[in-house]
Amino acid sequence: MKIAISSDHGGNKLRQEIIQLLEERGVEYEDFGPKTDESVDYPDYASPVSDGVATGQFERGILICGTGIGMSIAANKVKGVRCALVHDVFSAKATREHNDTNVLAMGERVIGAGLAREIVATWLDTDFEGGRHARRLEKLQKLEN
Ligand SMILES: O=C(CO)[C@H](O)[C@H](O)[C@H](O)COP(=O)(O)O
Repeated sequence: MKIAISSDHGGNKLRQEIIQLLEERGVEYEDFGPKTDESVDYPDYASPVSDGVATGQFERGILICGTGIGMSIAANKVKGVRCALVHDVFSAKATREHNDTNVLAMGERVIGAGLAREIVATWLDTDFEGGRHARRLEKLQKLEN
């Protein structure tokens, strides 16, 4: 699985933690920055990750800002992206099983690194359940078109 990851300045530290987790787990990834702590605009950094997932260059994406809200709004504007803003392990599992989310957003100002690592690990390890949920995804796709 190849992951695209980015943040804004509000998510820089947590992004480094999550990159460390990906490395520990041997997950292939591409880091879209930012490279400094200078203030940046989250849509600029959500864009390469969301586009990369939507075009199939990456299987999944991870986006981090202060709250995760701006990143999740931006990602969900890209056709083909199903992004969930997640701050608990239960939702991380459920959003893979039920929504087949391909992008995960989190807020560095909301949760600590330990919980964020658990969320990412759960989200990466959980499969989509299909069945009735597939029917609902088809309806989501219709909303996009
Ligand atoms: O988009 C957000 C809020 O929904 C993110 O948390 C941003 O990181 C935040 O808005 C950045 O705020 P700052 O005051 O410019 O650091």
